[in-house]
Amino acid sequence: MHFQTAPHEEVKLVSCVSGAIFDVIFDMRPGSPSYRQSFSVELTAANGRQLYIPKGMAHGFEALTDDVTVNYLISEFYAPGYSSGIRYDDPALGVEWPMPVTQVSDKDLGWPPWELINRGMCLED
Ligand SMILES: Cc1cn([C@H]2C[C@H](O)[C@@H](COP(=O)(O)OP(=O)(O)O[C@H]3O[C@@H](C)C(=O)[C@@H](O)[C@H]3O)O2)c(=O)[nH]c1=O
Repeated sequence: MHFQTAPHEEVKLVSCVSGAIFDVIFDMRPGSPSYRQSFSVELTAANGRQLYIPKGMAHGFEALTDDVTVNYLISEFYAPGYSSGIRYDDPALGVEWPMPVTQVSDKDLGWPPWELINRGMCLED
């Protein structure tokens, strides 16, 4: 589950132009009514749905078919030093991935737990 930290947070508009994905966002915005909640939606080439992702969300997806192509519009330039993430199976996310997770990159297995990230981002919590 990826995000860029301040001052390089990104708005994203995501669609799946071939195949199908289970797309997930997690709200990391203190004060938001959906703070610490996840939302998921199936994006497929056939349903043509797009997900608008505001700043302050972590985002990730699971491919549900072979030969998936995901399209992003992103509001900011890539800022490698400000890339961060949360492990897909972090209990704080509460995400039930619909298919067995068979491949995750080493980078994505190495993200810290949400609670540690949260303490750094939100000192008053
Ligand atoms: C995201 C990105 C990566 N890169 C480079 C860095 C690295 O060498 C290679 C792969 O990067 P990543 O491992 O971050 O790629 P990836 O895992 O596909 O990252 C993406 O994941 C999904 C869930 C998102 O929400 C996206 O915003 C983005 O974070 O591409 C760019 O040059 N520009 C970019 O905008």
